Amino acid sequence: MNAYRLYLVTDDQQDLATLTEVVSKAVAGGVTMVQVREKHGDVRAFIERALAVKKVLQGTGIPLIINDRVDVSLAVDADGVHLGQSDMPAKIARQLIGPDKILGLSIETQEQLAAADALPIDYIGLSAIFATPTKTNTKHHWGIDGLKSALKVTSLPIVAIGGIHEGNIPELCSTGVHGLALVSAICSADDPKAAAAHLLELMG
Ligand SMILES: Cc1ncc(COP(=O)(O)OP(=O)(O)O)c(N)n1
Ligand SMILES: Cc1nc(C(=O)O)sc1CCOP(=O)(O)O
Ligand SMILES: [Mg+2]
Repeated sequence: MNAYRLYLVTDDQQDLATLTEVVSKAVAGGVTMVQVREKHGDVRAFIERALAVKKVLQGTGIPLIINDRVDVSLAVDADGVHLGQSDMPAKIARQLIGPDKILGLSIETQEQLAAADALPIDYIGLSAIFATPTKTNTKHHWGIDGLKSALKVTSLPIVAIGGIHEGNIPELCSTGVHGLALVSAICSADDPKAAAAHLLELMG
């Protein structure tokens, strides 16, 4: 199974009850990986929310990824961590989490892309494919053509992120991209289960 296929990134604006409800419904709809992303609270709140999501995922086989924080990933014994370019260097993170955990890295430039295959990472989050109101500090928008050329440069699996919705999924999937990561298309949907199932259907 390709765990990167439909990758849910949680919405840090949602309260704990909503967060667990959304993840539970998204799992029922077929998401294949879940990242807990917290950008505002303290580390205790991050751990509490990560543990709550871990409980929802228990027994599903769906990997739990923690955004930014290796310490939180270790604290909750998550399946992996997703690092940005200003987070802990990938080499150090790998030493801390061990060889069996999943390590993802955001790639924002051609230079970073060229260097990615030499890093001890499992996948690339190609940041950002399109502009999105969910994260407004993205540096570069790769677009479909940028995604196509990135897929030729690296042998690592690429997860596309940023501005992905039902309207652009067919074009994204036609590139052969390994996975799609989304926040609002699932977290802000009236019915996250139906939304996830519909997105998977569009992915073919
Ligand atoms: C799958 C995936 N790809 C990219 C990102 C973005 O990470 P980062 O650049 O560190 O930005 P923040 O999400 O931390 O604001 C991601 N989280 N997940
Ligand atoms: C968490 C995140 N990282 C991005 C990046 O480009 O690095 S874009 C993003 C948010 C994606 O939200 P939505 O699916 O609502 O567009
Ligand atoms: Mg980050």
